[in-house]
Amino acid sequence: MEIIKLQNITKRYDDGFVALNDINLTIESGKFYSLLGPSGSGKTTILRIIAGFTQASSGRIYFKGKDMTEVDAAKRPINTVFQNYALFPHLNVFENVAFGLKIKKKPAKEIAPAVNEALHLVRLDGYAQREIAELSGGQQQRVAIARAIVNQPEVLLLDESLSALDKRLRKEMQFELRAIQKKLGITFIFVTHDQEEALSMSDEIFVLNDGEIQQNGSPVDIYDEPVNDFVARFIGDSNILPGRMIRDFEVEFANRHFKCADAGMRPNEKVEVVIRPEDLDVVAPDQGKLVVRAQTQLFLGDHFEIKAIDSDEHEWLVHSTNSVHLNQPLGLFFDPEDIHVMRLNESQEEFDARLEQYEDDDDEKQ
Ligand SMILES: Nc1ncnc2c1ncn2[C@@H]1O[C@H](COP(=O)(O)OP(=O)(O)OP(=O)(O)O)[C@@H](O)[C@H]1O
Repeated sequence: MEIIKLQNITKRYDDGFVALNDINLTIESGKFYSLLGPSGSGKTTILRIIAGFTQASSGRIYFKGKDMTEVDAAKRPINTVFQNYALFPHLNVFENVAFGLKIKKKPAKEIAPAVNEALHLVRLDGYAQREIAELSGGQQQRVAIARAIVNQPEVLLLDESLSALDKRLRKEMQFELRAIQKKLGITFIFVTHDQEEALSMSDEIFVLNDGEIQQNGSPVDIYDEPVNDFVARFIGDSNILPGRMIRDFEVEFANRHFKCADAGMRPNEKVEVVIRPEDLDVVAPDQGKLVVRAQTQLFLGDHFEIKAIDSDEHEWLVHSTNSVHLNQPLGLFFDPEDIHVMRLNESQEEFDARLEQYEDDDDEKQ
């Protein structure tokens, strides 16, 4: 069921800077969403507009079909967990979590069980009387989450809320957040610039760059079928090569023809081809679809990262569980499904077509 809808949202700040350009997105209830993009891409601005802390310059925002563009932040059925947690240092854990309910003038006999239940959910039973300064970063993070969920919001917004934690704690909290979301069944919208985090936690991801949504879909869709260079590069390491679609299910790159799983493009259409490093298998040179020579290899704990070049000096990134001999020929093998074909954007294609025409004309003149 649709719960939030942003329609043609544009945000121009006072200095004229356009932070969001015509954003359209739909959020369904009960799912875990991530807004993923580099610093400055507009993630926080979207979150603040949903929360009601920032007004859009144009466009509308709907909650369950009702226009809430002009509704005050406090009246929206939404809570936010900020990056710095914004806990009250002079109040203990219990008082921090109870704060929202006290403001709403709930009776004390309702507040205590609600707070205890929220603390139980974030595994902080027994911490109610602790001072905030006596808690670790991860525990403070949990208090911030308890303080938000105690209000029973229909939507919880989380702004880079794990970024202050060390790697191990962060992984643990990722797992817990996902578990809490599943248990409560409320909608989470999570802002992060960390690809791995978004891929491992989300039902659906919106990838942002320069104030525009580049792609949205499930983690698998986005990882396997990036729609453009930006997404392919931003989501994990990739080999990206210029290519040409020969016909349906056949593509040319690295001066050879390969079977692929893509269709529906024009014959000879220029494309870009993406192959993920972990989809390349290292085999004997005579068994490979390509032959390369490894230049460097780095052991990264669970795999080797190998940089190799082909006969055109094109660099290939390969992840392999086995080490290889440097400067010796190696075969690379991949399946047709491992080749992901991306269309070039129109302007690039038109430019290339014009360039080709120009070169043809030039050839004819000579
Ligand atoms: N009040 C403001 N006035 C002018 N520009 C602003 C204002 N707030 C944000 N911006 C600009 O809008 C752009 C988007 O900012 P936003 O905070 O939404 O990005 P973000 O993707 O959340 O980045 P980060 O990951 O660094 O927090 C940035 O270029 C930022 O400098």
